[in-house]
Amino acid sequence: MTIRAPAGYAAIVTAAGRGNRAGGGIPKQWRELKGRSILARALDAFAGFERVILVVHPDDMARAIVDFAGPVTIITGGETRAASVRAALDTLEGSGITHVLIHDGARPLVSDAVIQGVIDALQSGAKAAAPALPVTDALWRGEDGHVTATAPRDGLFRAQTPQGFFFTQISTAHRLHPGDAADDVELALKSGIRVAITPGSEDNLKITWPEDFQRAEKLLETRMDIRMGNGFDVHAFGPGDHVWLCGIRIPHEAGLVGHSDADVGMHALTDAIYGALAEGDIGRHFPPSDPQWKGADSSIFLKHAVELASEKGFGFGNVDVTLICEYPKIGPHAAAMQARLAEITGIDPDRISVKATTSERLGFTGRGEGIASIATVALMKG
Ligand SMILES: Nc1ccn([C@@H]2O[C@H](COP(=O)(O)OP(=O)(O)OP(=O)(O)O)[C@@H](O)[C@H]2O)c(=O)n1
Ligand SMILES: C[C@](O)(CO)[C@H](O)COP(=O)(O)O
Repeated sequence: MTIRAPAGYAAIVTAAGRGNRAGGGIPKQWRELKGRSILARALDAFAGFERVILVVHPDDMARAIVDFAGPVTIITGGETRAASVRAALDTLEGSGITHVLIHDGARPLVSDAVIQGVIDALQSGAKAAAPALPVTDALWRGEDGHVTATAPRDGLFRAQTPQGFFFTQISTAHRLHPGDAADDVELALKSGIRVAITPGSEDNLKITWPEDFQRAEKLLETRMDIRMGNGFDVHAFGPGDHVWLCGIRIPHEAGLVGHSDADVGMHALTDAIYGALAEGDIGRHFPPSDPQWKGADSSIFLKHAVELASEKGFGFGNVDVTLICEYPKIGPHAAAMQARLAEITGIDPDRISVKATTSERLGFTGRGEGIASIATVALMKG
């Protein structure tokens, strides 16, 4: 579930670093964990915020616009993390934003609970709040590969993000202390702002070193969100000389009757996706009473359902569509239908199945009165 932040809350996601310690060619935030970029995963967590400012390196601007234009404001950052945050705060100046949560784009596994903890602390009167974990290991000083001293760990915490502030206070703190800082809490403290510590999480790791990618992927495996949906649709035969099935025009002795192009396969698939998302059905999104959908190409409906799934952070495991009719024969067209559905949805063809069955001449499909279709989809997030 995505957090719905209170009105007046903005999120800043910093992604203008070069990821030198992580190595590996492209900067770490653009690399993928199980098919979704680290940065996209970090941004997903803040989809329920009124404003989201994404700070990227000038060299990454084109890539950012392709991946994220629309829901987020994309700006270029500075030489240091603090300079990047400052640029984002400047962008929000005069926008009416009252609170801001500042998050590392390199922390892709931040949970709703961690974010909610920061929001709750601010809503309950804290001037600033940030997640952290108490240090549990013993601390040493070392030199030349040897321990030179021990250090007390009492009262020590490992800082995480998002770090939350009143907008005007953190903005002023950044202006008064223009140098670099490890994080925004450091600048808040310099300005005398009291910062509440909220619960952090071991999963909220910052991808820093090469081995962190594998660690994050392992964690993702344990938090996969899988949704199933089914869809069923029927259209009766009527006058005409062709039918549309899964986006393919098939010559036939009759047409299918419907408000749109009556593509019964695509309708079942679209409803399966809405079902998996608990988003009702086609009728809710495209009311049959609305004349603009008369004769409409059903790919409009399918594309909408796919976009909705993507907005909610879901990818497709697989889709399976079954057409039930005596005629027309589907077998000769099944491969074209699979290819067309892949083209419309952007799903790999090997994750799309289109098959058919007769009903052994029983019932309305058996009597040749119409065509029915059943579809199943599996959506995955994680
Ligand atoms: N000039 C900078 C430097 C860092 N960051 C962002 O701040 C976060 C935390 O920084 P860090 O993990 O240190 O990232 P890098 O600076 O990219 O890493 P490295 O020091 O290994 O190059 C990252 O999301 C990073 O992209 C930023 O927006 N602008
Ligand atoms: C902001 C931060 O992630 C909090 O833990 C951290 O300070 C960034 O540190 P780095 O030195 O840039 O890796």
